[in-house]
Order: sequence, then C-alpha cells, then structure tokens
Amino acid sequence: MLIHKLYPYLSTCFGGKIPALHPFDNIRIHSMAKLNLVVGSMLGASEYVADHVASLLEQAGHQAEIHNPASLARILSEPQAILLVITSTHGAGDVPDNLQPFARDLADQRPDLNTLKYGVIALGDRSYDTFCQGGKTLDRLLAECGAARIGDRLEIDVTQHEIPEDAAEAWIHDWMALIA
Ligand SMILES: Cc1cc2nc3c(=O)[nH]c(=O)nc-3n(C[C@H](O)[C@H](O)[C@H](O)COP(=O)(O)O)c2cc1C
Repeated sequence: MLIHKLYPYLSTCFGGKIPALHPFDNIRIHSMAKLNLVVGSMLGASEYVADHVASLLEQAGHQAEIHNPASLARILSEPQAILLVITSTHGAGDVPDNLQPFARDLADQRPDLNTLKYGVIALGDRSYDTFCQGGKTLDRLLAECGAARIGDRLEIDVTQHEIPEDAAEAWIHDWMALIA
C-alpha cells in the first residue's frame, strides 16, 4: 500500500501525469480452491504426475489432497471440492487396478454429480488403439453423472514425453486460470 501513500508526491513530481490509482489496483484477488486428486496408476508414472501437480497447486495457494486409492464416498463427501483425475491406461484400454473400485462405484451407483467440477489428466501410449482410454472412461462416467469438466482433458503420450510431469506442468498453469 506504500504506492498509495507516495502517489500524491509522485504525481506532483511528474506533473500530474500518473494515472489515478484505484484503491485495489495493486492487490491480486483470486479464490483458492480445494482439489481432490484421484490417481490411477500401475507402474508409478501417474503417481509422479499427481505429486508434481499437487505441489504446483499448493504453490499457487490451493489445497490439494491425493487419493490413492480413491473412495467414491469420500469424494462425494466434499462436493464443493474440484476433482482432478490423473490416470494411466492398462490392459486393453482398462482403468488401472487401483482406480477400478472408484470407476465401478461410479458406474453402478450413478450419483448425482450436478454440482461437481472436474478435470482429467490421462497418460497413455499412442501406439495402442485404446490410447488414454482409462482417462476417457473416467471422463465419460463423470459427465454421465452430471459433473462439469473444466477445460479440455489432457492426454499425455508417454512415448513423446519422457517426463510426463513436464506436459502436466504446462497444462496445469492454464487449467488453474480456469478454476481461479
Ligand atoms: C501392459 C500395458 C498395457 C497398456 N495398455 C495401454 C492402453 O491400452 N492404452 C494406452 O494408451 N496406454 C497403454 N499402456 C501405456 C501406459 O498407460 C503408460 O505406460 C503409462 O505411462 C503408465 O502409467 P502408470 O505408470 O501410472 O501406470 C499400457 C502399458 C502397459 C505396460
């Protein structure tokens, strides 16, 4: 707020050519969010991405909690929190084993998720016909239950990104602007 104290003096020095300041011009206002990061991983790559994304979210002032394995009941208990699914694909387009109970409960229970907002980071290998199918399946299930996706789904081709965290980092900065 020092600039506001100095404004009359500076304005005089520069012949009154400094534009008037709004009292809140030097205060950045953005809201902080609680995010639940739900992880699907067999070999660890998606877990590394989740850890990295969680620390970037926290550096930006948000609250990030990693759920691995995730419980649908626990996620439903915080409908105001934003859900971020970070999952790979295994088998022939399958959701990783640790995320299967969550996906199965969503498919069976079909909860009303009209107030839930979510994002998806999908890891996969483009040489499979079922590229990123795990992430696509979670995306479809959440949308079918009425949840609203924020931004586009990120699909990381691990054959093109030796360090998937780098692709996630580039994406999360834009995505954070959408949740602020
Ligand atoms: C046995 C096996 C099956 C896979 N099946 C698919 C697939 O169907 N679609 C796809 O996009 N990627 C597939 N992948 C690639 C993985 O999704 C990719 O390696 C990912 O980085 C693994 O992440 P994770 O370590 O978090 O499990 C498969 C990988 C393995 C080892």
